[in-house]
Amino acid sequence: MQTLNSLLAMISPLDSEAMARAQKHIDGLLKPFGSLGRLESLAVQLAGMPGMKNGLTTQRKAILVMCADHGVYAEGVAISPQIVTAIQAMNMTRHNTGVCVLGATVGADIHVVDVGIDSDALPGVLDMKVARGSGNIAQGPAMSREQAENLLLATMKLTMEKAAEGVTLFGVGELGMANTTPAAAMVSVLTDSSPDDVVGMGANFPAEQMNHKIAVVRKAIATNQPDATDGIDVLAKVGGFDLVGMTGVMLGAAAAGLPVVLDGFLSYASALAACQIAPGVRDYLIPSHLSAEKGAVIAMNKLGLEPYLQMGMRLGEGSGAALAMHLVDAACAMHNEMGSLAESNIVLPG
Ligand SMILES: Cc1cc2ncn([C@H]3O[C@H](COP(=O)(O)O)[C@@H](O)[C@H]3O)c2cc1C
Ligand SMILES: O=C(O)c1cccnc1
Repeated sequence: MQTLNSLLAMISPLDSEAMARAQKHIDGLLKPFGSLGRLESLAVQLAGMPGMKNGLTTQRKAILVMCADHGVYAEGVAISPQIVTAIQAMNMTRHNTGVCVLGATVGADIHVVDVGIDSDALPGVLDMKVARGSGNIAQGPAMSREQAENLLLATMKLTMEKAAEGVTLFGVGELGMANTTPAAAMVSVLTDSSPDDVVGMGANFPAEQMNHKIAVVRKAIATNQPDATDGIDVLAKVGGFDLVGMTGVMLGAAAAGLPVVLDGFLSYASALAACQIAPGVRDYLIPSHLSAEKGAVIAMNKLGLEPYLQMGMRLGEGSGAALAMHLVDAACAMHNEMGSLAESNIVLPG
């Protein structure tokens, strides 16, 4: 039987010999050494992944959008009506949302997953609903540890099934009104930072009410006392179903030996938890853009990742992952299609 631990044990380190070969190949391409900068290191990272051992490819891309509601919405920490989670999840099936439109530019399939929307099952949306919304973290845990573990396992399996069907590049996305509040709580705990430095405007929460949002995050942490050394505990106590789902996608992609492109602030919270649960996952993460949310830099620094893009974006849904997939395509094209110095009889010093 597949357990969470048995799947986590499948995450292997990158193949350093394959990476050295890729670097040598790139050094021999028709350009000055190192002149394609981080496109080169991205290609080398990809080359180290077991799922790329037969060649770098982004032939099939999938963005998994984890959708859920949050009990903490009741504390007045978001200005958008809560029903927008369900409405926007349905819009995803009509392909007119930000992530759908940007995903189409890079040929990514968008999979919309209901892991806890406060609604009946929605047509066209994959039903993995744990409950109709998580618990209010200002008053108690978001969910039980068992719920968190089961959802991590289910979303890991979903991701690995997609890999078995031929997906070679994953992206994470989320949708859930008020979810920047639990994400801020997670980032505060997992980076040992003050909520003052991490709580941000989310989807346009008014600056003059920010102290209230900060106080709710403080209360959530004080009430639940999450253990910062235990990523599952942090997810269960101050996270949410969408945030657990994104963590599961990251862990599942890594277990399948394949890259997974991060999105914005919510994905950073999930990535911090993923790295706490299985540190080896980090090698499979590809940062996309630097979210404009306040705690973004703190989270990225803790992850030790440098975003490729800085666009002032703060939409979520997987929109930033979709955009950065163009860079992964570019890195593969560079590696696979450029001519070599040797073919042109060019000898460079150094
Ligand atoms: C129409 C609409 C579409 C969205 N798509 C993503 N979000 C983003 O905003 C929400 C988080 O912000 P907060 O914590 O302030 O509620 C999440 O659903 C996130 O995905 C949206 C928000 C709205 C209003
Ligand atoms: O960084 C993000 O992706 C983000 C920020 C605010 C609200 N929704 C998403």
